[in-house]
Amino acid sequence: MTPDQVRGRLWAVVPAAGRGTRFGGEVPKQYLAVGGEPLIAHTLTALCAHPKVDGVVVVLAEADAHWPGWQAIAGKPVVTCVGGSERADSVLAGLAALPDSVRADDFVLVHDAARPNLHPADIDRLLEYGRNDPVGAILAAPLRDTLKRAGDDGGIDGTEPRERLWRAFTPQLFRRLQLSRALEAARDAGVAVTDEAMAMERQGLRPLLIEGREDNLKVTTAADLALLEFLLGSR
Ligand SMILES: Nc1ccn([C@@H]2O[C@H](COP(=O)(O)OP(=O)(O)OP(=O)(O)O)[C@@H](O)[C@H]2O)c(=O)n1
Ligand SMILES: C[C@](O)(CO)[C@H](O)COP(=O)(O)O
Repeated sequence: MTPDQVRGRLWAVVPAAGRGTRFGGEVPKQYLAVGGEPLIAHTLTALCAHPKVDGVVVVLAEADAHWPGWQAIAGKPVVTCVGGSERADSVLAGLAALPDSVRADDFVLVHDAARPNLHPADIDRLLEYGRNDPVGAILAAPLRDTLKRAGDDGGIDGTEPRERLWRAFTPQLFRRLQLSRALEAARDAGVAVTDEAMAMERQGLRPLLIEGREDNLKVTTAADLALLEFLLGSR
């Protein structure tokens, strides 16, 4: 199925081209079995099962031998493309691989493959507020712990003020062309952006923070897997 053979205007781009170096192991973390299926299957199902999502572009590593080859999930088309060395490069590739039905000023959801515990109510809230914003929005949660600055010797160098500090999650919701241009500008400036909102902020824009569930876990290290299994098992 080529991108032009599919229709719909709210698509998701799912960066899934990472190697999972912090997690370790031979199998990239997005393909580890959780609840009897690959971690990425939970992520893609969470997106594709949402009635407002029309399809997903999954961004894979070059020659990804783990990808099961899905062409549809929950009745929604799944298109793949190859990502890049950094997450931002992969997101750019995913934006370019969207079908022509997704217009330049249409919103696109960008969601980490490594965040499978995504709830529909969070997608609802992000879309409700983000699509009415001139820039876009991200799911996030306010910091609830005290922040310490670590010294080289393992001791505390100081305490950081945490008022008005939030943890950024995904999905992040931005317009296709505006996001592509912001990511390209960051790349061309040699600036490594860690999320889509950072690229937009560099353009002087102020995306909305939409408070989402604290359990929107990004699986990063092996310790996260047990928590994910608990979270998915309790849904
Ligand atoms: N070049 C990259 C790097 C990351 N990702 C994706 O971006 C998401 C968040 O990245 P992260 O959790 O850092 O995954 P990895 O890069 O695989 O982890 P690590 O940094 O430990 O290698 C993941 O779904 C990952 O697959 C990607 O598509 N392309
Ligand atoms: C995009 C992100 O999930 C927002 O918190 C995060 O920046 C990804 O970071 P990573 O180091 O690429 O996992």
